Amino acid sequence: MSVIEAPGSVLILTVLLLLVLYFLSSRQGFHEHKKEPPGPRGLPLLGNLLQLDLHRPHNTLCELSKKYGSVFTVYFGPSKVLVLAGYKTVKQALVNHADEFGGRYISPASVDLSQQHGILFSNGENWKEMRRFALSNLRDFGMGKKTAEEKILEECHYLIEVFEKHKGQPFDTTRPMNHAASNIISSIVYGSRFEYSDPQFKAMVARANENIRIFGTAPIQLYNIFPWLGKWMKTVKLLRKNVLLQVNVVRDLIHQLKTTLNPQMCRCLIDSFLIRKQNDEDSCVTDSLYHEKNLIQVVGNLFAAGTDTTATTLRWALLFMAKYPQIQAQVQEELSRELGGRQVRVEDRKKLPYTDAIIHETQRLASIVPVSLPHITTQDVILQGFFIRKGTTVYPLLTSVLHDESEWETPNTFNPAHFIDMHGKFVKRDAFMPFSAGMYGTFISSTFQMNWINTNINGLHFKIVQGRRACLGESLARMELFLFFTSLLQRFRFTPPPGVTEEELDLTPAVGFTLNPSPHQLCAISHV
Ligand code: HEM
Repeated sequence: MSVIEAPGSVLILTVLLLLVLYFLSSRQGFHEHKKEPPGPRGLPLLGNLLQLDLHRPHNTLCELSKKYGSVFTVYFGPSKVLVLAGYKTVKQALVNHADEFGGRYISPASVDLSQQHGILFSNGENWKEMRRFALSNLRDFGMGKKTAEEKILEECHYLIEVFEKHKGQPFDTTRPMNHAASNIISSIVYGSRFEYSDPQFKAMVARANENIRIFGTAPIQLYNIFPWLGKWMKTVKLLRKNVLLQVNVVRDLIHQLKTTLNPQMCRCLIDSFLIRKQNDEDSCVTDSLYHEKNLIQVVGNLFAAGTDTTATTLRWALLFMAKYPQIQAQVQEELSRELGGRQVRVEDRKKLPYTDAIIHETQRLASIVPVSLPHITTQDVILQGFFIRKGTTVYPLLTSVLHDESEWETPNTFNPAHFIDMHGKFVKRDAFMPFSAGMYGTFISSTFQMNWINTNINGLHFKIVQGRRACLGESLARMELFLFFTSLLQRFRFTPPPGVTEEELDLTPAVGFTLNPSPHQLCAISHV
């Protein structure tokens, strides 16, 4: 058959040729005057896909960093991704070059999740305004304050009640822990907590967790690379179905608050948004960002980001306690020596250095957000002599920071001594970055002044600079981790189920965007 008789084949060949040329042109050889980061050679169209474990890309990326260094590129299909590995490099990029590395990469799956509204997956003025609004409301409604402490301590009672009901028999901690963590952010966002038995609440939490899990699976990674595959993919359909159901429930809950809204008495973040929206409408602001789509996504972002992360960290902490009973006994000894059975308070943290070290070590070793959320460069930038073009997707490999061999004495073992000095005092470590470049980074002033925040930790005032995209809920999360963990350990001893030894408790994380412990059960033996 002649070429003229087969115009379809010619078209396909031309497209392939153009793609190969495009792929080659984006590689080093075409920009000889500018040094681009190294990386493994990839195949046309597929890039390095065949080398990557798409279920656990962070593992492959950590391996590749051993060969290519701390700044390197990999190709997810035809898309180039810049990987930042190790403490010094991640800090240098996210803190010293906060503005250049401060954009959010918007993948096809994240468009399905939030259509570039809200905070997590938005950029520019929309992101700036929604982040500022959320931060100031989180503070007004409790973050870092007594009100949040009261809410968390009240929730501890409900959580303990659920644990008590199992009477020392093995159970899965996932649901109660998710419900408890979710109620903290819910009471800030909606103005009240939900009953654990409320079917709508249960479904909301389950859907948010399911979406976070599938966000990190291989089918979604493939969809992000080849979006046209989406219409045939079950996982993508499930993601979209969950989003739709979630949006409908949030819309209903907002509607209920609207019917009882009193501008003189602002009850929660949603009230505050609605009042601002009304003010903008009354003042005929035509380009207001305070519209329903942003409200739904801000609420959805905070609910999802504030639930899964905190609950997952607490579940790791309990699993570590069951696996290392001597360490658990030391925590309990410190708690009973310092508190003598009374209710724990936030200001007790400084009296409990060992307990504090355990929480930090849990976050370090579990490293639950291994590649952070992908960033994008907002302008051309030079990092460690490498030229990085504006619009490059960036993976800050947080797990490589939390397991950096040059920063941690025993990076891959649970070792509370990472956070305790020879006098038994708690020590901060610069490479502790589970929230991305946040409070614990070494802060170098950025021109981006909204990074300056005042905060109150254990009654002390700090003025700090955050990496531009650092976790917005860090101080709330830290308070939750401390109060939930200590309250549970004051009340219970955690053990493996009968017939399972401590050695048999598996520490391999399950697949997902955040790293959860693999399915397991624990016994909570009441010792009060
Ligand atoms: C142990 C608990 C938590 C961990 C480990 C964690 C970790 C993270 C990480 C790694 C990021 C990505 C930062 C980046 O892009 O570089 C992030 C972003 C974010 N987190 Fe958290 N987080 C936690 C709890 C929370 C809580 C309780 C909330 C809600 C109050 C929250 C709200 C957010 C939001 C809204 C963002 C997006 C920030 C932006 O794009 O500007 N997080 N978090």
